[in-house]
Parts: sequence; structure tokens; C-alpha cells
Amino acid sequence: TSTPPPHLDFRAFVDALRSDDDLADINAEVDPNLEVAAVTRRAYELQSKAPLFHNIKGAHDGLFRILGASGGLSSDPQFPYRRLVRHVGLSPNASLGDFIDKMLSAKGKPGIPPVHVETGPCKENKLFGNDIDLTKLPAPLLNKADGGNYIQTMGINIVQHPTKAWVNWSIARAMVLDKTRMVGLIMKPQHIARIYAQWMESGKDMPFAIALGAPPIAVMASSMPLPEGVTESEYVGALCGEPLELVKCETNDLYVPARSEIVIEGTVSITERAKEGPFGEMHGYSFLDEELMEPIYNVAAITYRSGNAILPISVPGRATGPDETHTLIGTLASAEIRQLLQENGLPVLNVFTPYETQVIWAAVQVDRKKLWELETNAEEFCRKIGQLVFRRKCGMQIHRLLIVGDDIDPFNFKDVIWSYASRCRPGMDEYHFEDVAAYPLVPYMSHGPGAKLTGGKVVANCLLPHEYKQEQMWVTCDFENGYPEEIKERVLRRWSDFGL
Ligand SMILES: Cc1cc2c3c(c1C)C(C)(C)C[C@H]1C[C@@H](C)[C@]4(C(=O)NC(=O)N=C4N2C[C@H](O)[C@H](O)[C@H](O)COP(=O)(O)O)N31
Ligand SMILES: [K+]
Ligand SMILES: [Mn+2]
Repeated sequence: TSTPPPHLDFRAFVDALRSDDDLADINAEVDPNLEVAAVTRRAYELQSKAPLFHNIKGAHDGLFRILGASGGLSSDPQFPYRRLVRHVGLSPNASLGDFIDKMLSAKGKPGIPPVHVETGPCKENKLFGNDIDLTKLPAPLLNKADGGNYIQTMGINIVQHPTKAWVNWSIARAMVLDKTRMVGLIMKPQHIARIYAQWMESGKDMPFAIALGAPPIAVMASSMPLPEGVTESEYVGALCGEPLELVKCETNDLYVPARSEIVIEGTVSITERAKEGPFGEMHGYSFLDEELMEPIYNVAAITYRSGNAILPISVPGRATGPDETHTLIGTLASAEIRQLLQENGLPVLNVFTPYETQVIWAAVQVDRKKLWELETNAEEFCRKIGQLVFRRKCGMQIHRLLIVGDDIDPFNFKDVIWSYASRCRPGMDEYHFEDVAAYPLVPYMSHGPGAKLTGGKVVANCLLPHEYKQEQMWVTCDFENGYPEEIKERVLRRWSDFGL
């Protein structure tokens, strides 16, 4: 069969990055102990090509190569989001707004259930029982403070509700514990945690599969806070207009994308826990006192593609050059927040979590003309938005919402911070929420002055009072807005003559 397009096949995605000249094939031997991660981290920060390490020290029997920064910004400043939008089959010059529109394009459409196929590339090699030794795999150490080798940072965690027809796909970190066991973060209110709680009720260990090197568009849906009960693989089917092809796991009844690079399968214990972390996380910190006891993943089988399977990794940290915890988590939460606000009749044009805020803030762009029709005011409008966003899971990771006008581009932080700095009066324009669920990974929550699990959220009104009812009473003083068209045209025409 012919190879599917890049958004449906990880190998084709890698080839597409190579043809974009956005991939570095690294054949020199590199050490999975910190060196691979340090190169990947720097690749994010310099927005360089995505590193594909073909020669990992300790790799054997086709396990494994490593691809870093699959969700980083592209190395071509003309098309910064090209690598991201390749995940969803958009053209290289697509914007972040196009990306969000695409990920929301299946809302309201019926899901298209995946089809089950007999076999696929991920079944070409199989390890069971004594053949499994996770400590012998070149699982990377991603940060010098990490508590273990995080083999799972970019795979899809697949779990099924014990009684409902709901199969959830998400991304949740997991590190190697010993020969046949991993330990991973299962955090409320995430769907993997809600389903895990149901298995605890049922008294049976939770079957799992982790599909690494899965179809890129499936990785996006896995990173998106789709509503509870939505089976991500069906949403992906609706996004693509065709069903995903899945194959059955060897040791349980879950199904995984047939073309995955590597599949790890088994059961998550409902009784046994182990120390998990520290882990260099998405806000750029690794707290040395992180003492989490998390569920143990018992590995029963590993299956993988021939031709030297590729393990994709994410190395979270400061968003000086954003990594997948910003470009995927932030952008896809923005999509669901926009959907939530628009569904509730609010005149919201777009939502985006600026990378400069470590995706802790989200700018909500409002259509001011439509705002006038609501005949509302800052207090009422901001409180309504806060009540909606801060009490829904899609708003879990956001601690500050900035309400900005349609003169502000939410994807341009300079626009956003200009309106926040100049139109949001301290002490009067911010509406605080202390009784909502917090995002425990945010440093001022986990290691801050107050309660760790609730509060610390705010809606900042970045619209002047008159913008709620009439045209703005100012001219914006920049080249774009401060001069008549014919002056601007003349200046642009003469610019090179001026030798500026
Ligand atoms: C794209 C990405 C998303 C991540 C994570 C990562 C990456 C790359 C890595 C592994 C690098 C770092 C950690 C960071 C950590 C937050 C966590 C996690 O360990 N636990 C968790 O509960 N959620 C995570 N998410 C977010 C999660 O996938 C989304 O929230 C998604 O909507 C969940 O799906 P459901 O809505 O269906 O519940 N990890
Ligand atoms: K998801
Ligand atoms: Mn879900």
C-alpha cells in the first residue's frame, strides 16, 4: 500500500521534515544520558532543525533511534509554524489561527470510528516476558534533575473506560522504573485519571497501551482537552474525513495505530505506586523536592517497526524557543477555550496562550462591535468569562486570562502586552478567582505562598470602559495606524531611496 500522508504516518512526517530541510540527520553516536536531551533543548531554543539521532549509544535490535523537537518551531523563520501544521496536513504558510481552526473543524460533526486491520508496521517485531528489559533500552535522561529516564513523553497513552464505550487518548509522562515496569503521572482532572479511578472502583488493574511515533494528527488530538466521553480516535477520523487504521494489542483488548513506531502495552496497577519525578516540566522548573507517588505501569509486551524504530521525545522547559508542552498543550487548550466561549454566545474571535507566559496566560480576543450589543461592562463580562473558563477542564492550565480587543493580535505577544500594560488598571481591572481548581504544576501554586490546589486565577480586563459601548477614542500611534494610506504608500515606495 502507498505510504499515507505525513499527518497520518510518523515516518512520512519525518520524511516531510527532511524534504522541508527542517530535519538534521545525526549519524554520530550520541549518549541518551543527557546529551540527546541537551541537543534537543538547544534545538528548541535556537529554533533549529529537528534532530533525528540515528546512532544512540546502547541501542540494539532496532530499538531505537530518537527524534527530538517534533513539535518545535520550524527552522525557517518565514514559516515558523510549518513543522506544527504538518501534523494536521495544512500548507507550510498556515498560521496558528489556521491550526486552531483545523483542530476545531470537526466540532459538531459525528465521529468516524477507527477501522481494525489485521496487522501493520508496529507488529513487525514483538518482545514478551523475559525479552523485555526497559533498563537495557536507551531511554533518555532529559534533565540533570530528573528522577528517572523518561521513555514516554511524546507517545499516546491509550486507556478504555471499564464500562462506557470511551477510549481516551492523551499524553502523560512515564519513566523507566525497572526491567518490566514504568511509573507515570496520572493527574486529576485529566481523563486518564478519571478512567483510572473507574478501574480502581472495578477492582481490576487498568489495561494500557502507549503508542510512540503515532500518526501526528492523533498526537494533536491526544494533547487536546476534548470533552469527557469523546473518543479521540473518532474525533481524528472526523478531522480527516476517514477512519484511522488500528491493530489490536497483543496482551489486552486495546487498539493502537497500525503504523506506530513503538507500542508498549500492559496494565497500570490500581494498588502499587512508586516514586515518580522530579521531571523538568512545562513551566521551566524542576523542583528538587518533587515527591510524587504515582501508579506503576506493568509492561507485558513491546512491539515495534523494523528498520530501526524511532522514539519521539519532548524535552520540556523554558519556552525561550517553545517545546511541545507549549506549542501543543497551550495551543490546543486555546482551541477548546475558544470553542467553549463561542458556544456560550460570547463575541470571542480567538484565544491564544503566549509562549512568553509559559502558556500560563491566555489572551481572549473580543469582537468589540459585537460586544457593544451585549450592553455589558468589564466586571460582568470578565466574571462571566472567568466562571466559564476556570470551571472547565480546558481552562485547567490557564491562570490569567487577558481580555483584549480586535485591534490586538492574540498571536502577537507585543500586541497583547501593550494592551495589558496600558489599559488594565491595577486594583480595578482584574477579577480574581480563589475558589476554582488550580493547575498544580504552576510554580507559584506548587511552591507558592498560598493553597496549592485552588485559586490563584484572574481575568484581566484590557479594554477601556468606553470600548464596551463605542468606537475607540484614540488613534494608535504606530506606522500601520498613525498615517493615511497615501503617506504610507509614498514612504514604502521611497524607503529604499532613503537608504534606511
Ligand atoms: C503534549 C504534551 C502534553 C502533556 C505532557 C507532555 C506533552 C509533550 C509531556 C509528557 C512532555 C510533559 C507532561 C506535562 C504534563 C501536563 C503531561 C503529563 O505528564 N500529565 C498530564 O496529565 N498531561 C500532560 N500533558 C497534557 C495532556 O496531554 C493534555 O492536557 C490533554 O488534553 C490530556 O488529554 P485528556 O483531555 O484526554 O485528558 N505531559
Ligand atoms: K486528549
Ligand atoms: Mn479525552
